Amino acid sequence: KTPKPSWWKDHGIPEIDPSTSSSLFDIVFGNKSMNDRDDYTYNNMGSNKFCGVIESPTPIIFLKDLDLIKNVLIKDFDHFTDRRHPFPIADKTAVFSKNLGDLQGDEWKNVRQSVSPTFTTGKMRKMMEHFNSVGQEWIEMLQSKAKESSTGAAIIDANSCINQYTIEVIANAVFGMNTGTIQNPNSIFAQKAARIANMDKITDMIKMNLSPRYPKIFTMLGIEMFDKEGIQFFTNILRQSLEARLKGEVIRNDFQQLLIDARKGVLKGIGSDELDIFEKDAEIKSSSINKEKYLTDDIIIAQSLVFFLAGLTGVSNTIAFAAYALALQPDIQERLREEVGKVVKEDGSVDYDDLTQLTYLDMVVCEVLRKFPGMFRLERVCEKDYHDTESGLFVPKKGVVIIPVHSIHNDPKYYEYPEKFYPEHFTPEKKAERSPYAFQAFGVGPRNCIGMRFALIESKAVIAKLVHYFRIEPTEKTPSPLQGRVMGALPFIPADLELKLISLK
Ligand code: HEM
Repeated sequence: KTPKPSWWKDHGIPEIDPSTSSSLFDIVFGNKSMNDRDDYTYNNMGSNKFCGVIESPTPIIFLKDLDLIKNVLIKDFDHFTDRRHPFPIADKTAVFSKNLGDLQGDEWKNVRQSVSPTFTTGKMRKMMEHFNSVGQEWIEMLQSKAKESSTGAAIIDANSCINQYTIEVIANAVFGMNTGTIQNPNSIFAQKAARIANMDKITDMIKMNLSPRYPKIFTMLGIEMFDKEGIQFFTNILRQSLEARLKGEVIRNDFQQLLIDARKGVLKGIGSDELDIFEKDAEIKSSSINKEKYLTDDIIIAQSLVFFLAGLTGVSNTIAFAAYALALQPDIQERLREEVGKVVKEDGSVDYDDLTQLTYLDMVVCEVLRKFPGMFRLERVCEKDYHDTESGLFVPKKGVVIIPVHSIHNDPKYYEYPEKFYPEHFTPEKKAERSPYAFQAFGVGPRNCIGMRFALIESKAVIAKLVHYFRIEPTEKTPSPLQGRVMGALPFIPADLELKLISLK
């Protein structure tokens, strides 16, 4: 039952009603987005550190103050370990329902701690092999395309073209497989992956907007977010591959192998010098839990599947938005080209250490992720009644807390030109001055994005190669100024985004 509009006020908590800015109908059918509502709430709550909002049928606490956000996401994390289920998985016996994003409570904690050592810097350094070899094949395919065209330029559909790279990288990195997708964008593997990753139908929009609110209805009706047949296809491949590895028939440099090694307990955990600022604050430590017990075959397959899906959508979007932004701002592209020219080798490869030293590349990628973060809002569910005496915040057990990432990333208090694509927001000096909690593209705290290091290095490697080998330009059809689409809490590039690539080598 939906609480009445004054529910929060009646509980002594300041309340904003964002439905005056956009109706649920507008949001569900894509005329407006959750960002419009969140911005309305954020801008109308004045100096309040938090306020109450009703998102039928749930009363929600909306946080604005960065210190309070830090408390919820890190200091008092034990109250806020879970999210609502992000995507409906109607069949709770399905292997995929055991993925980290969906697991809750102690089960999540044990699996997360067991899986974390697969993402150390050392492991990411080894993954460079895939980014370099697949990246080079992709660049050569684009060069041939440009050569064959009468204008000497390749016109690409950004979504499908970048997916060719990310599908092949993630197939190598998770499944240990070459799928031939770069040469044949219509390979069976690519078709099945695209059916899962492409979420551009009106039904996807409705599912994304309504499923967090009405999970029981979705479960009752058996509605799933992802294409069931596709998920089954990849589950079967992963199971066969796991069996072969357990028999000792195959050993590969990929996540499935790392997860098997993690189960055996032979992986070194993340060293304290590798922890990022949020992890340091959270003091995440590898514990001596029984990994054998938690990393069962099904759990390994479910994590491989979620790494595969996250590797497809999140990374593709980041690379595509970067290419799009660079096409619209040739001055930024030129400066980046100059910087990457110093580290791309004759054979097109890039070293992990060189890549992580490139300051301007980092500024560009951070700015892409400020404007188009992994999720426009984060959420946590409160596991036990929570009181913050300093701010007066009270969240009851099972209460939902929202962190409005889009509004924070567009607050002029933190970013001087929020509307612009402006990498200068991320100079090392500005980064050092600003609260790190004003940038939440990968989430924050122990429940942040486990694949952050992988995603950043994969995106940087291919963006560096792209500007080294091509000048990226808009076509007549490329929308300007820079814009995206919002589905639920996720950003996507404009449908059918077209870009022109002019060979430089
Ligand atoms: C640029 C690409 C990516 C972005 C921007 C991104 C962003 C995010 C965000 C915002 C969250 C939620 C964090 C929170 O609630 O605090 C998340 C969760 C997650 N991400 Fe990513 N992600 C990306 C790529 C990846 C990749 C490549 C992988 C795996 C290889 C991955 C695996 C996951 C998993 C498993 C979770 C759930 C973690 C948990 O609940 O413990 N992501 N990601």
